[in-house]
Amino acid sequence: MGPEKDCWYLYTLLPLEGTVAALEKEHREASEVSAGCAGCEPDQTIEILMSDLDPAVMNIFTRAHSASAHHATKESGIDKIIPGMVIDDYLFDPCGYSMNGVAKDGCYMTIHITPERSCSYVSFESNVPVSSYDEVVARVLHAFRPGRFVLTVFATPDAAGSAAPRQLKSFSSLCGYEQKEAQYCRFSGYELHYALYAKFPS
Ligand SMILES: C[S@@+](CC[C@H](N)C(=O)[O-])C[C@H]1O[C@@H](n2cnc3c(N)ncnc32)[C@H](O)[C@@H]1O
Repeated sequence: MGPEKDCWYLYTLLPLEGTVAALEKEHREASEVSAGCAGCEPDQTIEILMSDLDPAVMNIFTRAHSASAHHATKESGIDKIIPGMVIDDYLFDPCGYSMNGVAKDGCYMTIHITPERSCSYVSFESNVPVSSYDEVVARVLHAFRPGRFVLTVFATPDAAGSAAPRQLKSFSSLCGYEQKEAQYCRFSGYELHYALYAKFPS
């Protein structure tokens, strides 16, 4: 989905044997979306894939600046994005950062940071069961200040955030960013929204 430079690939798995039967099952499940997805757990996932990041923020994720992964987690505000998570973080040498966070209810957040200026990149992913992603998105953008980002949201019809893909679809701008591209699809009991945002010219 999306233009070539910022495209995002979705891979779905079909059972190996009987592609016709598998495709028919896929179509049946897709048509069950409006009536709910029998036998499926509520499920939702947000991904924010950021590039052209603020060099001052990226500097936090270097050993020259931060004495430990814990310091980088605190200084960047990563610990405040979804409060209450138990965080396992790692600061690479000389730079780079990865973290996984788990909450008591089992939901997760994971962030991976490539701070090198020539190819700066941060990925954020979580299945936190919120009804609106506005606050999470705002906190992530505030922490990392990307020049551009791809946002994807998956949700089943019975998930707390089932309206989130459509809410995001209707945004024309987000925290000082302009929506450059948006796509939406339904498949296998999920709704999926893809959008590409870039900073408004200053
Ligand atoms: C945090 S890792 C994650 C990469 C992964 N492809 C991702 O984004 O999910 C990438 C960053 O860690 C740095 N790094 C340092 N040592 C590394 C190592 N042994 N393995 C992987 N990345 C390392 C890289 O230079 C880069 O800045």
